[in-house]
Amino acid sequence: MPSLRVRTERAEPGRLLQHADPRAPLAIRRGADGVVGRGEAMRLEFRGPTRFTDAADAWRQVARDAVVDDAVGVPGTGLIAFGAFAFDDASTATSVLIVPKVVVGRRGDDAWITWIGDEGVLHPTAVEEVRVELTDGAIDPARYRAMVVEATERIRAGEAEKVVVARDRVGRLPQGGDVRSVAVGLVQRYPDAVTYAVDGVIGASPETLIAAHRGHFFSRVLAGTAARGATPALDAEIAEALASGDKDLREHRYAADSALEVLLALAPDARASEPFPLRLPNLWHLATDISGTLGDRSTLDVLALLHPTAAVAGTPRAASLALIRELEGVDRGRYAGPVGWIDGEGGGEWVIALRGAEIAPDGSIRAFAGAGIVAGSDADAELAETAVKLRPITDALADPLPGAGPVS
Ligand SMILES: C=C(O[C@@H]1C=C(C(=O)O)C=C[C@H]1O)C(=O)O
Repeated sequence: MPSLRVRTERAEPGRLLQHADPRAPLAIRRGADGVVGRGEAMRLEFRGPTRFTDAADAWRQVARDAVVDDAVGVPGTGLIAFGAFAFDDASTATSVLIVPKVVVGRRGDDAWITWIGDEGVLHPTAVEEVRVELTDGAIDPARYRAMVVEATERIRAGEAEKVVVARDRVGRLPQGGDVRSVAVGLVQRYPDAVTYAVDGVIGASPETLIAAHRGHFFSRVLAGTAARGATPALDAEIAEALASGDKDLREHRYAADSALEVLLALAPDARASEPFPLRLPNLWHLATDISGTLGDRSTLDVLALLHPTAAVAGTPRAASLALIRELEGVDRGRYAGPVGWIDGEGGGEWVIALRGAEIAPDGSIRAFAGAGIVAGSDADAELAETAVKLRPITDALADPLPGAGPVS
């Protein structure tokens, strides 16, 4: 592989998403911060059960060979790749690491441009609005309801303790449609979530699988969900009920334990918070934050062990994955897989590809949303929960730029 020449300079790139390719934007954003890439200086593809460790090995070599001149030195500067990984070992979807030709970024008061290979000129272009309506996919609401009933019966029969089943909605991007408008719609509506756009995978995730810098890591596990209340009093009551409800706490505990077990084996000092209610614009989640010291381990090696947590698969892991394959009967692709960026030291930020969709090169769109099923789950409530989880991507596709503010 040819070695990459990388140069980061301090610069004010303006609106980050205007620098992305309208057809194939690369972006990981949280509010005004984040990294946005354009072009492909290098593209690495992986498949199957060894996709994470293969990617970790390949990336170590790319990073070792790269010649990097980084005048800024904050997370996201220097050599980085954007990545998106398939959910299931058996998926036909490719997992990718993409090094763009140019990256623009912002983190607090720092802003920069990174050139990979030849230095060129930036050519920002205004984001054009596309509007797409989604319709029922392979798993329509009636089938999803039946799937939840079946899942609870299989749990009662002892096949698993928790299984996360999902349904899909589909649509089509008009020819030449500007995918960046969807990202702008998500950044504006969900400034506290991570808006991601990598190789057609796009959404706004509230769930950080692993973020690491200089050996320190942070992980946020979400499981247990309730829609927001219409009045402040009702909303507070809902949060309170979520944080003390037996079913949601059980459902949450499976997910938090699955992540903590893996992270403790890698980082003996890993510490977990107590579960707390996390407020999002459209819903409440139960959240557990985990942090600790990882040493110089690559985040891709961590993903190899951490993915899939019981927040998106279930407990026990193997039994829940078998049930998901059987009950859903469709390839999840990169839905619920890790999406994010990695730097030359293996640090970076990976979230779970939730609250989003995949846009294929032919323009076909498939959005997924799921819910964790445990003993005692109610099919109508779980169906309603998936509808709330589909809202971010549904709204961003239907009406991407409602009063486009300055954060694009
Ligand atoms: C599976 C999804 O979300 C996951 C499942 C949750 C739950 O069951 O309560 C909550 C957050 C996510 O970990 C999704 O958004 O599609």
